[in-house]
Amino acid sequence: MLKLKGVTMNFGGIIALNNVEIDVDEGKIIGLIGPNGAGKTTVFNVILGLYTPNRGYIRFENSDITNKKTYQIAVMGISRTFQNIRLFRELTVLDNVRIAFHKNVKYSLLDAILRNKKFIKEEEEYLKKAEELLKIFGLYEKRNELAKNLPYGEQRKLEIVRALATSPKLLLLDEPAAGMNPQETQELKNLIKFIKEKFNLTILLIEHDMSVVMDICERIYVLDYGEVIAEGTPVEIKRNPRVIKAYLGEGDFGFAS
Ligand SMILES: Nc1ncnc2c1ncn2[C@@H]1O[C@H](COP(=O)(O)OP(=O)(O)OP(=O)(O)O)[C@@H](O)[C@H]1O
Repeated sequence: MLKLKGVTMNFGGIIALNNVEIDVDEGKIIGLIGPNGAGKTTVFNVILGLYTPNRGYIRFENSDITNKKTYQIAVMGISRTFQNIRLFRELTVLDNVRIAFHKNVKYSLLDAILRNKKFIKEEEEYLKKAEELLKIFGLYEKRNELAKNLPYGEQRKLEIVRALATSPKLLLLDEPAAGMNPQETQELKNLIKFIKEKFNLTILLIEHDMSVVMDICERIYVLDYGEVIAEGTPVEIKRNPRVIKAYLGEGDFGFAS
């Protein structure tokens, strides 16, 4: 479904990605791990068209998306969440989701100004879909609260809801468990598996919490200094000497378990 081939990305003298090759098969949850500064977020940014790689190419389904713009890539069906939560903090939970739907609007500006039938019908549809998503994520009761007042774990969930509003085929999650307590993390694991099935998603996941990666990912890519140093199942990755070495000095990444 997604293929990165020979992707190299330089920032001035820094080689953030060096000849990166990643294959994401449809319907899978794939993990992307690596020590700090390894290049994980840069992988997301080249996929999403925020950066154009210096070398290599990226294919999504049957299209070359290497030089496509971010909005074109979104329309093709790739959506993301951010490492640093990006919500409209002063808006309600519900409005945060409704706004996310507006990337898909079919009515014209004139329809909106006139508030005609087409506009009202479409807005009603978005409201219904937004409410459905909030129910799935257990956030419906909080729909009228301001986003900034949600506990951290729920703000992260709301980010995922917003990313789903565009009906993506491929969802890129950037550290979804960051800042979550163990109970929230456990819920998140179940939720990611659930939405993958429910919405027919393929998921590429950056995560530092090894329990999340090892429990829900079917395959894992390990980046170190911008290079893919290993690829395999969770069990293979846990045992891989290069991976263990790369993580030495990085503190407790749960590899002992
Ligand atoms: N826009 C940029 N300009 C210059 N250097 C950058 C830029 N983006 C990333 N880098 C550099 O590229 C390297 C990879 O960074 P990246 O953020 O992709 O790592 P990461 O694996 O996501 O790290 P972390 O786990 O800390 O989020 C780092 O050396 C970083 O400083």
